[in-house]
Amino acid sequence: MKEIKHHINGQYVSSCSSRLFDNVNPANGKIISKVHEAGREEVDAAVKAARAALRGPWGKMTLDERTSILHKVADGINARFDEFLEGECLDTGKPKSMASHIDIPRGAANFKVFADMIKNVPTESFEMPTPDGTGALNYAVRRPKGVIGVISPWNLPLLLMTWKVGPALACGNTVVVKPSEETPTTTTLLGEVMKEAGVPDGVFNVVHGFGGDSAGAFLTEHPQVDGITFTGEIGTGEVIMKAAAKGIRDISLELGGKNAGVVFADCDIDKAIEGTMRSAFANCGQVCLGTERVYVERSIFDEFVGRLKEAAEGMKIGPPDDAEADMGPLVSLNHREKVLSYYQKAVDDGATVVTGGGVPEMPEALAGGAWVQPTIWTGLPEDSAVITDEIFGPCCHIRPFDTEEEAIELANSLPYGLASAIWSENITRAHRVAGQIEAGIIWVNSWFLRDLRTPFGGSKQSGIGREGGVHSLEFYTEMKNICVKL
Ligand SMILES: NC(=O)C1=CN([C@@H]2O[C@H](COP(=O)(O)OP(=O)(O)OC[C@H]3O[C@@H](n4cnc5c(N)ncnc54)[C@H](O)[C@@H]3O)[C@@H](O)[C@H]2O)C=CC1
Ligand SMILES: O=C(O)/C=C/C=C(\O)C(=O)O
Repeated sequence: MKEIKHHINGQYVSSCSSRLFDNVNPANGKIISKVHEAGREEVDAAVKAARAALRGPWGKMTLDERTSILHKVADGINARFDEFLEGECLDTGKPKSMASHIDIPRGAANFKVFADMIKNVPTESFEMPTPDGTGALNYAVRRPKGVIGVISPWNLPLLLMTWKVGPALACGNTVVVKPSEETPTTTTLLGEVMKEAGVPDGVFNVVHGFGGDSAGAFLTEHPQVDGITFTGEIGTGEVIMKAAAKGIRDISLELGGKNAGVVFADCDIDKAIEGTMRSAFANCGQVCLGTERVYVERSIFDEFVGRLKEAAEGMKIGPPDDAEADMGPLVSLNHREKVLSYYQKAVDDGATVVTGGGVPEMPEALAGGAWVQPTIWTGLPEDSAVITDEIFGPCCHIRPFDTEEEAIELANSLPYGLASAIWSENITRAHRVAGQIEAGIIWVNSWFLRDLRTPFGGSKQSGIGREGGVHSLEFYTEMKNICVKL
């Protein structure tokens, strides 16, 4: 059986404790590999290696040298595209057709974009008068923050981990990454690519394990970690925030939400159906930007519900290698339990189940997988937990509205504010509504259309800080002002 080890100071190392956990293929329930679980000792070794590497060749490189290595990392991911694809799809069960268009290319792009960004972003300078008339010149420089702890989730493992590691390294930091216990493979493979690309030992370290009382907590509590970046559940974000308070360490949190889609009667309904389909069911609904609440103007409500039902029922559910598959399994049987508990809750709370609501029949070879049906409900009260909690499964609730004001009020009714999608051909209305919806990311007549230079993150309880473009640099660097008396 394949073993997945930590990557510390440029070497693959086992855990001292010899504690291993199973990495399970969610498409069939079979064990893919055994993963070494880090204790405090391995996490400490990784953090110390990262700290030492700040003062080694990495810290002395010119910007050109550093960024050209990051381009080689991107090229290295592309050169081993099929290995990354295989690893990602085995860990998550997602269709290869999806991962080959989104996950792996974005994994590579995340290095190139930030390598180019850091070379081109200016800093500020201010001339000032002084009483003696000679004046002074202020100018700002960026310096790496230091050792960055990266805690990444399982839904888009390579994409979201590199979304943090790319800018962290571009800015000259070193990292210790704790990938999700569900998806350890591609982060580990990246260690090889880093080495081949010429990233000095200790710059990119990987430790495996769980969250609380395991590698995740040991990393976030480590006093020599200078900043922590996390994507995942809100409750975990709160725990990490507390850990970061000790020693006043900086945090960047991209947390979940319960995103609203708002569909006006003047939309292009074909586009609205296609976009809502993707936003509710892509990646088996396991995207933090996904739409789980859909509000549709009453005059097109019945048509919209009927067409979304038809489209959902037309989706093919299948394993990664099935080129026709639109949707894979959930990430684990554990997660399926959570999702199914909401399917039950919806029925208990009086929902009309428009489609789905259970587990699909799968061929025997896949029967142990975490399969679940795409599900649509109507008729739930807005205070049902199905409407207020992030389910993170392939499901959405659709409710009619009568006025623009009502739609905005419904969209803003929860304490989360990550993303929203507005569907309307009246562009004045779309701008007006976009300006009033409380979310960090608003799409008009689209969903998951990503320009990596734009600010990305959530308002309210959906996060702290913004990633993307120059905004990532704000977290991964310390700005220093130098004031020179002339
Ligand atoms: N991208 C997103 O917004 C994601 C949201 N979620 C949400 O979270 C729910 C639960 O999924 P989980 O995998 O349990 O998410 P999670 O937030 O607990 O896990 C994400 C990462 O945090 C780590 N972690 C957990 N507890 C930690 C702690 N105390 N200290 C440091 N690291 C810790 C985990 O090991 C993993 O690497 C999902 O059902 C979904 O609603 C989950 C994954 C991604
Ligand atoms: O950076 C992106 O394009 C995608 C981000 C998606 C998430 O953050 C998520 O699903 O957690």
